Amino acid sequence: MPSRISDSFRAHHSQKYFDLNLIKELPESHAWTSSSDDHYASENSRDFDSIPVIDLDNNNNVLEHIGHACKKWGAFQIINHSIPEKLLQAIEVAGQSLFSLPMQQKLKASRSPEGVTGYGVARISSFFPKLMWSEGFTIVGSPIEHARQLWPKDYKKFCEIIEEYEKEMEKLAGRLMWLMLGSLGITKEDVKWAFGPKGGCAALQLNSYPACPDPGRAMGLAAHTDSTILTILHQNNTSGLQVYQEESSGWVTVPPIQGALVVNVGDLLHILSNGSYPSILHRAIVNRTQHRLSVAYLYGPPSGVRVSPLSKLVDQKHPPLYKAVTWSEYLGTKAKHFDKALSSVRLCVPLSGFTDAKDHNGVQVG
Ligand SMILES: C=C1C[C@]23C[C@@]1(O)CC[C@H]2[C@@]12CCC[C@@](C)(C(=O)O1)[C@H]2[C@@H]3C(=O)O
Ligand SMILES: O=C(O)CCC(=O)C(=O)O
Ligand SMILES: [Fe+2]
Repeated sequence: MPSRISDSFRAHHSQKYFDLNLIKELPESHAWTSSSDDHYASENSRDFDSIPVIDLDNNNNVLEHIGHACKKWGAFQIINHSIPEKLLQAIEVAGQSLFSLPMQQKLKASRSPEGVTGYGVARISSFFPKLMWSEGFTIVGSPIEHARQLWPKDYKKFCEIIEEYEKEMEKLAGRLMWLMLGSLGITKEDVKWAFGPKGGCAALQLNSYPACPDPGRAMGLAAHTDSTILTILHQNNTSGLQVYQEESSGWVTVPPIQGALVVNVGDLLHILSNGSYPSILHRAIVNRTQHRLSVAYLYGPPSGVRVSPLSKLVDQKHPPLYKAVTWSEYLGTKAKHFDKALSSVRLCVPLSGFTDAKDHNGVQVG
């Protein structure tokens, strides 16, 4: 079993790189149909309703709002989160400057077949027959090695912005974790591992979605859940993120709101909450005219710490539904089983009475 997040995701097959910015007609390799993805054909975006927007400065019932958002949607947007607007703009500029480099330059910082960090296609690509209309760059800790390959003489500014962003996001992610757990009645005394010397682990994922000649048949990033406790996503002013709403079996657009950040419930919070807060299935679609950029801060527990359903949420009527796993073990499971990863760490299928834990493999518990 891998021991660090950097050991966990291995490429399944070698990859031919397309420069999506130059392609004028959608190649067959990128043309999705309903059989390319089970969720592709689901009823399309209902834009009259979307995930809640929560003001972190407004102490009035904030825990209640967060609890409701996590249960009903598995995602919400936050405003007044204390990340300076200037930093959000700076990370967008940093992402733009990376993705607008010539392809042969970006390939110098390619993610290796055994690695996690660097430039490449979505790593979940190997689970789909078609390629996605996106490119990504993954950072864990300092980006200096890859930044030097991209800009041999001029890498410092990029590194400074990334490190500042990671520092601010770590604080916000810790605060959000306690708010989300707090809404379940969990206090800091109940989660000893969170106070280790190293704090949580994290990865930063920059995603680029070039304008697409045939957006109706393309897919930016296929439907997935994140293997995190929570993810904080910044999207530029172009929409594309959609979340799957179980209740109405449809995709719901998450509209970009200037200065707001999107928070997703990940699989490890699903496990910690014993299924009370199901991880959110989401995807990114593309459009004909605008380039889209997103930055995901993927936050998990400290390395080596096993997470399992919190004992306060477990009793005779609510037995633990999931095995204890470290983040890197779970990432290894995800790399192997993808959307069946949660069910593969399920402990038992209860005889009756549990209707709230979904495993994203089409089976509702109960
Ligand atoms: C820590 C991680 C989560 C992630 C795999 C990774 O090692 C680094 C990239 C992450 C990401 C971002 C895009 C969607 C996703 C499913 C993927 O393929 O790479 C997630 C992974 C995850 O949450 O499982
Ligand atoms: O680009 C987006 O809106 C989604 C990105 C995402 O889901 C991810 O990086 O995990
Ligand atoms: Fe995601």
